[in-house]
Amino acid sequence: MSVVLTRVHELAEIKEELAARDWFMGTSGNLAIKVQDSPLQFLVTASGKDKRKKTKEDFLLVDGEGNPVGATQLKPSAETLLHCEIYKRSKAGCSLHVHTVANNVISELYGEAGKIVFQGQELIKAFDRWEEDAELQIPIIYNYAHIPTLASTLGDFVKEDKGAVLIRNHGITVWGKDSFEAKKILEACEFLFQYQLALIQAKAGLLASTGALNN
Ligand SMILES: CSCCC(=O)C(=O)COP(=O)(O)O
Ligand SMILES: [Zn+2]
Repeated sequence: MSVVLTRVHELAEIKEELAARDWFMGTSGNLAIKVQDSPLQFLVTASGKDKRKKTKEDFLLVDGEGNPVGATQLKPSAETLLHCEIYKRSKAGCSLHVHTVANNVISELYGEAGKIVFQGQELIKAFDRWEEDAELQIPIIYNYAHIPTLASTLGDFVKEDKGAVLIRNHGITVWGKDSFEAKKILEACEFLFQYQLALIQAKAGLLASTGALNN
């Protein structure tokens, strides 16, 4: 099997798993997987499609500038430049972008601070951080409508071969050395976001009930 076909199957599998989680609401989200370096070529999801649907036209091959390689009717994801930035600045082999309610709410709650910090959470180990007091910082960037600006802003935070960046009131982009690692990081981030929201809610509930008891 050709490398392209192998990667198509790999990305299709990830797409199916993320669809099962309902992480592609309203046609949102885009996925990419590297096929080769020098010259850079990667597969990316076609723009504007319902990514929950499995079709023969889900992915297309693009170059380092995000332009289609070869003739195609398909349009690369509107956010292809973000994936370009990741592959240019790291050795990542796969990058994933999804919009979820949890990642959007977290990005808004912590948007002014420009980051959310986690410590003392087991799932930080998904980032290969094994120290007991490991601190995980996830940057939160402004959601520029101008995609080249959004891409270069994200690029400033691509400092390792795996990572995650939240785009305020938009979604999360993660990357890893391969599809397994990128998905692991995405799932770990979403777990941490859901945990943080549940914790805030539980604390508010506790405060309200103790307040009621004192009155
Ligand atoms: C309706 S979602 C708005 C665009 C977006 O943020 C996204 O993730 C999907 O865009 P694409 O061009 O990759 O379909
Ligand atoms: Zn998006």
